[in-house]
Amino acid sequence: MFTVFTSSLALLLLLPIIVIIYVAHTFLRLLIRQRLSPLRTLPGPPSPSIFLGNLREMHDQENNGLVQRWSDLYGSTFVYRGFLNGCRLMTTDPVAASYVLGRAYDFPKPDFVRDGLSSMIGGHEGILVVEGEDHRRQRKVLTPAFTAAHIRTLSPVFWQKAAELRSIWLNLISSSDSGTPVTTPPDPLTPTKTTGSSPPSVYHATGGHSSSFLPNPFSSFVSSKIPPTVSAQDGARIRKTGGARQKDVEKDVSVLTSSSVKAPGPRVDVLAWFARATLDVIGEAGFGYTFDSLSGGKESELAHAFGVIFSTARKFRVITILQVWFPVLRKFQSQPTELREAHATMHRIGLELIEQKRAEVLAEKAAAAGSVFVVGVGLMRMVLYGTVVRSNMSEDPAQRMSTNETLCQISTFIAAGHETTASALTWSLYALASAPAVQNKLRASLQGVRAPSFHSSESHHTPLCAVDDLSEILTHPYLDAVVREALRLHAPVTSTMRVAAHDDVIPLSSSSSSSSESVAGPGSIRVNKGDIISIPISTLNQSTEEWGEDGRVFRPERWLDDDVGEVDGNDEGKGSAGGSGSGRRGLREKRGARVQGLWGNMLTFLNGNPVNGNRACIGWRFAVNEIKIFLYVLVRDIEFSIDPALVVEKKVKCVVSPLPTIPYPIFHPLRFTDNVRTVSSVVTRPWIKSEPHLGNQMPLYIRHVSSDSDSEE
Ligand code: HEM
Repeated sequence: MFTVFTSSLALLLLLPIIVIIYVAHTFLRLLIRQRLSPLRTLPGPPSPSIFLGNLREMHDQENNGLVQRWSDLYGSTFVYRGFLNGCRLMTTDPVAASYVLGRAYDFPKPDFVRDGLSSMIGGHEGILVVEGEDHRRQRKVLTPAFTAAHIRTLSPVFWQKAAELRSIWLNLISSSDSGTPVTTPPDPLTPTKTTGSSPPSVYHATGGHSSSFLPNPFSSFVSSKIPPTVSAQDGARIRKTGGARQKDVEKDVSVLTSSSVKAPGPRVDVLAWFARATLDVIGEAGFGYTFDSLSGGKESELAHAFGVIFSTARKFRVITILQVWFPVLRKFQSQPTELREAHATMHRIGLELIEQKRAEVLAEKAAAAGSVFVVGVGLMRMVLYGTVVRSNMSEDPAQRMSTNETLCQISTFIAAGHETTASALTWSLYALASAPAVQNKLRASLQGVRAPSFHSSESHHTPLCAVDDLSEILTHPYLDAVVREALRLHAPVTSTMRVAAHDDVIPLSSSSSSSSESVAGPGSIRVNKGDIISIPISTLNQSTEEWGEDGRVFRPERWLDDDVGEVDGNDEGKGSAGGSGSGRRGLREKRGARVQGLWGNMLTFLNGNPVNGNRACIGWRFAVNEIKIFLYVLVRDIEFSIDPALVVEKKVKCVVSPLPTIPYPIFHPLRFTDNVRTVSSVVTRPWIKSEPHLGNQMPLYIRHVSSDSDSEE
């Protein structure tokens, strides 16, 4: 008894000493690292805080052009400061970026980034999170589900959901024309608990305060607490009664009042609608699961669980920063009960899906001894799901994924596959609404494309169309140019981060303006194991050095300028980096040539190298085809315009090319409507500076323009 007491006492006395030694050791390690870091001699911005370095100011970087300014001041490769002023490398040098991204296993994702992603996905075993050999195996297993041929078979699902959204919007237009109050179905992605009359959180809308240093890929759902459709009058009323915070904002953004301008049609939050549509698409196309979130008809348990997960934003807490250096603290991270329940629901439904598919695969095997797939749209569209479950059943260790891995892939693909495309579609419409001449030109040329023919299907409300009928849309040159340009200028994932797995020397382009001589000789940067490297995708995508003076201007024609190559709507995959630099050859030589991207010399989908680790977006064909079909279906019949009340009156300095050949007004897309702001935590979403209480949104006016498509369906 006495011995137990004394040993417990000894432990109690020892514990604080152990903690002090652990903390002191970590701090010492950090200080020594900094002292020895080869990065410390690189130029970079001054650090405003000893504890947080530049991290806090970086949280509004999308809106304040911080990285661009730093790059102008300190060259394309510089350091900024993290925790306790630790050096972090930032590079907009295309050669350095290609080197780091092309060696994914030498430059993995930092642990704290992986932790953030896995807490959203509900596990550490999905392809977005795993590293090394596990990643190589998973990527090999999953790649066949993303071939051009397989993705093409999904086109009817994209069409079906796009047509459903088009009908909803046309109904809204006719209801608004006839003066009928517009009603919207409840948003199944917004957890019921957080809806209701309480004012929505403005957490994400406050830009600089939405400071989660861990990625939160799903936070767009946090603030979609109001119905996605608000009338112009409502908008004006909300603006007038938005409370103290709102008034403060209005002081520095002078907006026109809506009442002084006749609205061309109803105002819809396209972001909220696209979030629903793309969730439905990935459910149906990936897993044969019906979320029904567009129609809002059936309450989907899984959609609700995702809503809870998405809405559990990881706010900035000191502990988040500390966890990077004191990994032991991660063990003490508690999850809210609601989040735990949501993960449990995801887990249970995932298991049910696996069991169901297993039974189908076994039945299939029995029926068609060895045949890969029973032909038919129903099963073909579940090729991803089939691939995942088949791998779970495989005897071959190189092909096998455990049940936990399988579950993680399901949530990974649902998450990665819809937030990104919802953001891309939203920004595409915003770009088109901001450039009416481009929108008209696109519409006119799409109206010339033969619409697909349809056949009815017992299992779907909307008739299905034949896959081949959609080929013309997927290879349409101007649509292709618009999508490329929108994805270049408004990359949904604006930056990425890597950590050096060992000491290395990163090459720089010959024209690099960084004074790296003191580090590893001219044209290269030395990094130590553990050094963090940030790659600002958007800054590279918009670089005037890479794209010319009008690099920040939405000008789809740039993709047609040197029209010497074929339009590669579907069959990329050639070249280095798993399809690098596909696109128009002449253009590639002229602009953006040094950036090795997976698609069209931009880093929107990143790049990778199958030998040294390919972490480029596996779903890029899925995304591009989905975006093209949605734009075709929507833009042909609906005109999109920006609420003039959102257009800023503030004069902004635009750096634009005085090219006389551009037939539409040039604008600076990030500053043109200073009132339209972005917030990014992995995926970038818009919010309106004068309407912070409405959270993430992209309000656009919609108007029906006649075409022959009504009669075709
Ligand atoms: C416009 C839409 C999309 C964009 C801009 C996009 C962008 C990206 C980017 C930048 C990455 C790399 C992240 C990093 O390593 O830091 C990535 C990875 C990934 N994406 Fe996408 N994505 C899109 C759509 C999709 C779709 C539709 C799917 C699935 C159906 C998907 C599935 C994935 C997966 C699984 C990964 C991880 C790949 C790996 O680590 O091997 N993405 N995506």
